[in-house]
This record gives sequence, C-alpha cells and structure tokens, in this order.
Amino acid sequence: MDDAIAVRDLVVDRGRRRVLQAISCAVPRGTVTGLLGPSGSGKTTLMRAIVGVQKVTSGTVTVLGRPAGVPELRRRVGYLTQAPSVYADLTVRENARYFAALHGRDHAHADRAVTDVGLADAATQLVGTLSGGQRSRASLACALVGDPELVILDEPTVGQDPVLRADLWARFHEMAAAGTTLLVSSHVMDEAARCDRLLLIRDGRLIADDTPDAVRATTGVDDLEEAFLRLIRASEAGKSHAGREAS
Ligand SMILES: Nc1ncnc2c1ncn2[C@@H]1O[C@H](COP(=O)(O)OP(=O)(O)OP(=O)(O)O)[C@@H](O)[C@H]1O
Repeated sequence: MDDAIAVRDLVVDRGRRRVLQAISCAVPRGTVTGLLGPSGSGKTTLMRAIVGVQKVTSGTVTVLGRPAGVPELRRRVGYLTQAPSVYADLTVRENARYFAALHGRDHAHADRAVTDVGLADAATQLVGTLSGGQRSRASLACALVGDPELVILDEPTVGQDPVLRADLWARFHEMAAAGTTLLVSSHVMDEAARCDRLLLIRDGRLIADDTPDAVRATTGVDDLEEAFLRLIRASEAGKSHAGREAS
C-alpha cells in the first residue's frame, strides 16, 4: 500500500452548503503534497476529514490503511491547524517539551524541534508574547515533535518571511526523504513549485492531482499560477458545456 491517504467520492456539507463535492484523490507516502486553492475552496475541510474531525456526508477517507479518525491514528498523524494550538502561558520550550512528553520523547528531542522551526532564540519566551508568525512556528514544532508518520499542515508558512519559508520547506523535504508524508495547504501559488505533488481544489472540486511538471506539461505554461488559471478556466468551460448539454 503506497498511499498514505486515499480519499474516495468524499462529499461534505457544512451548514447548508455542499463544501466538498465528490472528491477522490490519493497522497503517496514519503512525499510533500501541496493542497492549493483559493480561500473558501475547501482545503481546511478536506484536511479535517483526513484527520477525522469532520462529519462527512458520504464517501470514504483511508489514512495509513485505516479509516480516518480511528483512535490508533492519533499518535501517527500530526495536525497543524490555522489557529495556533499552544499554551500562551508556557514558554516555547515548555510547550514543545510538554507535547514531546505526550509522545514519549525527551527534552533534547523537543529542543531540536524548536530549533528546526527557527525559534531557538525565542525558546525561553512565553508564547503569549510571540508575534503571530512565531506563534504559528511554535505550534508547528509541537505538531512535529512526536515524529508522526503523516503530517497535515494547514497554511504553515503564512506570516513567515521568505528566508524562514525557504527553511521550513527544506525541513519538510528532509522529513519526506526520511519517510514522513506531508500534506501542506497554501493559497500562495509560488509554494506549489516546492511540492512533489499538487492537489488543486476550487469550489469543493478537485481540478488537478499531479506533479508540478505534469501540470506545466498539460497546460503548456511554465508558471504554475498561470497553469492553474488555465485549469480553472478549462474546468469552468467543461461545467458550462455539461450544463448546456443537460438543459
Ligand atoms: N462551520 C461552518 N459552517 C458552515 N460553513 C462553513 C463552516 N466552516 C467552513 N464553512 C464554509 O466551507 C467552505 C470551505 O471552507 P474551508 O475553511 O474548508 O476553506 P479553505 O479553502 O480552507 O479556506 P482558507 O484558505 O480561507 O482557509 C467555505 O465556503 C466556508 O465558508
């Protein structure tokens, strides 16, 4: 079984809206897969379904060979939400050591996770006094400290400067090279080029599931932002064509 995540015909309704419309996709193990799409397209909802915290209307989500959300997966899957989930009244180091202890990891392991996200200089600072970008990196350190097999990261690079963003992406690829699977959401198209594979969603529909090079080849353009625009236009032309045929 090569896929860390297999999603089949996933439909999710939130409130009265159909937010995911029969999505099927797979994320191969040991890759960095980008989940891209405009704001409101359904990225967080898909991630929530993969982590097993989203009520689904129909379809299946299989994670590391098990149904999404089963208790056994809790230790095997790391999840970074958009809102930082760290304790404001503990320091960065104390937070990391606390989450490390939950996973049976020692202090040295926690301190390395803090350094890996570029927070060594702020290790003794209370999380409540950090900047937004620093707080999000503290949260990232805590999501990674247990060495999960699968890591789901919801916009981990928002608010980070370009050097830090490059460092974080290098770290993600190191982790993938060591066998971890990463699913990373972003609405910044320039991050697409840093991924091994891309899932592009719009209005709850998957419009690409491919490598960056294959997306470039299919659309005939090098720039991925332009390539995505072409895919979106092609999918909309297809929808209105189908609509005309149905009417
Ligand atoms: N609790 C909710 N109840 C009703 N609708 C919701 C709820 N949460 C999200 N939605 C809607 O579901 C759709 C998809 O939201 P989602 O958060 O998955 O998008 P996203 O692609 O992650 O967006 P962003 O990039 O802005 O985080 C949006 O239209 C949103 O308004």
